[in-house]
Amino acid sequence: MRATLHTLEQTIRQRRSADPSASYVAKLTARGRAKIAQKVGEEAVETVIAAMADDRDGAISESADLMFHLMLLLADMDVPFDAVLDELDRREGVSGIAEKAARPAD
Ligand SMILES: N=c1c2ncn([C@@H]3O[C@H](COP(=O)(O)OP(=O)(O)OP(=O)(O)O)[C@@H](O)[C@H]3O)c2ncn1[C@@H]1O[C@H](COP(=O)(O)O)[C@@H](O)[C@H]1O
Repeated sequence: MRATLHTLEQTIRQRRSADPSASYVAKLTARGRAKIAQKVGEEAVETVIAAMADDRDGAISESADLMFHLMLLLADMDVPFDAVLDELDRREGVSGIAEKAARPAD
């Protein structure tokens, strides 16, 4: 799984400075972080809509759009995707219920 995401991350980093008329990555990057973040939100909503319609193919396609745009946003912040994967690895085996119960009270 990391290989696919690493390849995409490298492609995104290379394409950020490409000609915006020939590259979606360059075009969206040129529109700024707020626009990239907006696209992440839109793709997340479209993923939810597909899931609620029990549209399996749609959920796969929208999830790919969501992952792609999230990676674009992280690249814009110069956050390596490995940092996200490392955080997930760190959480491996830690129950979400137990983790939440161990949080300090507000
Ligand atoms: N994985 C993707 C990928 N997934 C989705 N998209 C594009 O993301 C866009 C999202 O579609 P929308 O209809 O939501 O977007 P839109 O209509 O352009 O947006 P709005 O103006 O309506 O906000 C479409 O243009 C899709 O083609 C992607 N574009 C590129 N990639 C990868 O990025 C690489 C570099 O792409 P370029 O930078 O275009 O060369 C490609 O080789 C792929 O590997």
